[in-house]
Amino acid sequence: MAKELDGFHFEQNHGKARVRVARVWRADGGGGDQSMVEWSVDIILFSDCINAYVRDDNSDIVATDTMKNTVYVKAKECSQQLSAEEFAILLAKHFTAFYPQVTSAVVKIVEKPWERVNLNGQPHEHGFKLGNEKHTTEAVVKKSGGLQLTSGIAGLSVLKTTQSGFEGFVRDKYTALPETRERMLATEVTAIWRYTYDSISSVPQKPLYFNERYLDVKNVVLSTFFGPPKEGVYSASVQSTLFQIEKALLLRFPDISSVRLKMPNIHFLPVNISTKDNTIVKFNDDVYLPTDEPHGSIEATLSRFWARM
Ligand SMILES: O=c1[nH]c(=O)c2[nH]c(=O)[nH]c2[nH]1
Repeated sequence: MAKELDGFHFEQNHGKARVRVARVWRADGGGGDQSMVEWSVDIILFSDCINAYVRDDNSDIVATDTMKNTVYVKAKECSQQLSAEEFAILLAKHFTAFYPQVTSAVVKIVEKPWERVNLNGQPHEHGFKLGNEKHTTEAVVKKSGGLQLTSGIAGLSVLKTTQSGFEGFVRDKYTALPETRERMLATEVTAIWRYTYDSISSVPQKPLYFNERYLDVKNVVLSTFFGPPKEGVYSASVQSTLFQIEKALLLRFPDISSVRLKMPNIHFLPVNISTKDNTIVKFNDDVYLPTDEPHGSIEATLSRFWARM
């Protein structure tokens, strides 16, 4: 929240970060399928509480400890399983509706990737194991009911052993990289997409709608990155593959208005070892040195004309 203060411009907000909560939903009577989520919740409130900064008067402050408690109260009240997006909206709406001085609230959630275990092809009723990539979301809610909603995937590590190359780039006296049509391609995808829903009342009411969307988006990312199982699809650069993913997402999902992708180029370097007299290992698209750093950093946002991330 911004204000003129003693001839200066002042902006402030406060909140609670990394409130961890797990919620279990048990079928009636406790038998049968049980489901669970584990969330790390960040809350930021924009509220009129200037007096706390300038007059040692805390009477307008919603304590961050109260924000933390609210996460547990609201989790308790959710008797049906819901998506991280729905919980973020519900919490943010609560803070703006319940406190007169709160004008807007931001709630971010990172969901831990607990997945139901399959044993001998059978889904376990109450057994979960930790997967890899994470479902993230951020809801910004105004007192008026105005909404900005984004969701994301973090840490989706993917690699293909062929169907990737990099040619025709700038060559100058600093350039050593050979051109190639055969290399490994590895990245850790971070995707953030914005939904078109601009008010709380316009959000789809279908249960777990956003979980379904998350899985659909992940599917489009994977199928565009890899191509069909047998022949795959050639990637001329990380940039080209990144753009194809973003375009596929906007063409497929009308309720997504923009997509940001980060796709670091995680290099697998050809191994060649030789002495001045003989060759010990000669690279033949077979032995690579995996690396974490340095890595290429490639990032882009694609938006519909009327929407900006
Ligand atoms: O797909 C790539 N994009 C680049 O911008 C780049 N730069 C580089 O050295 N290798 C690659 N690969």
